[in-house]
Amino acid sequence: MTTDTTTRDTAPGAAVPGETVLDARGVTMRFGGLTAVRNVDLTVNAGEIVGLIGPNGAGKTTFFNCLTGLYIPTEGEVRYKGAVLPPKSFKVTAAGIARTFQNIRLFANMTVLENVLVGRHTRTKEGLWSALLRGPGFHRAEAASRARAMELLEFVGLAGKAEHLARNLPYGEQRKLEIARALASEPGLLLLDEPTAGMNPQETRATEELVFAIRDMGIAVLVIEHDMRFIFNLCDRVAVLVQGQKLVEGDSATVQGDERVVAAYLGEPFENDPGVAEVAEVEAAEAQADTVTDAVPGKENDR
Ligand SMILES: Nc1ncnc2c1ncn2[C@@H]1O[C@H](COP(=O)(O)OP(=O)(O)OP(=O)(O)O)[C@@H](O)[C@H]1O
Repeated sequence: MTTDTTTRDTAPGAAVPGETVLDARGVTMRFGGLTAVRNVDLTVNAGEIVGLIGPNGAGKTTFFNCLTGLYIPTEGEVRYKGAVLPPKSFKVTAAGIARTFQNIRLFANMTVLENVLVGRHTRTKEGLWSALLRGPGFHRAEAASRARAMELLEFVGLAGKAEHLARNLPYGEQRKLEIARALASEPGLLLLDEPTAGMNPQETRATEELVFAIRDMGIAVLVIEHDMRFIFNLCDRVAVLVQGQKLVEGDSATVQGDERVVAAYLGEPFENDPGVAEVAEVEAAEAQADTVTDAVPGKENDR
């Protein structure tokens, strides 16, 4: 089965050419004493595929979570098409940002088609009464939803498996199904968290084609990935996160040629190490905690 990513119409949620789709400013996310993301700015424009890379633990997924309402950033602001995002993930999806997850999150015991239909719930206008009464409006909406879901399954190459249980799909196809489900919410921006994790080279190549086809439908894409070949083939721009901070941003050639990026991936020290400030902050917090503990009789052995 091949992915039908040839000619595509513009997606319903497509952005206007030239429009800034995502504008994240000064995003910081702290978990107690740990600053996982520090003052990160990132924009994604209509028609762009932007990559977000960085070593393990750099803060990439945390940043995604801040963009999708899963986390409320400690500081900073995220705008989608000019409007500040609501602090709830379902509202963010309704606004036009869809995502996939690092670990596949399908409904394993539902069919492939049902999984995509679930992804359409933010676009279904029929209310509770209409659903309960199952009037003509409900049936029309349901038929339209199924037709769109089948179109999306065809787009990712899974139409022939619409009635299969999701759990019976091979791994690569489960990832495709996640993408189809995300597209079902008719986004203007799609966030992909490690879409090729666990894939063989052929599946990775097919995913590359799929992402280009999604971009060609007018949906901007922001992608986290550890496969550098995939990222540098695919992306118009790449941002590098190291220890929560954006180290470099530019086109593939600029990023690949940057010594600090090479050093960060090889684990060598580099100039203006973004971890220095954090280490100092943590040491200061620990010193303060020691002072407080030492001042409280009987607390010496609690640590
Ligand atoms: N909910 C949380 N509570 C506390 N710490 C967290 C939480 N989520 C992430 N972290 C920490 O924040 C840092 C960044 O983690 P994150 O998962 O965002 O990195 P990543 O770049 O996506 O890593 P990977 O490439 O391994 O997926 C890590 O030190 C992680 O342990």
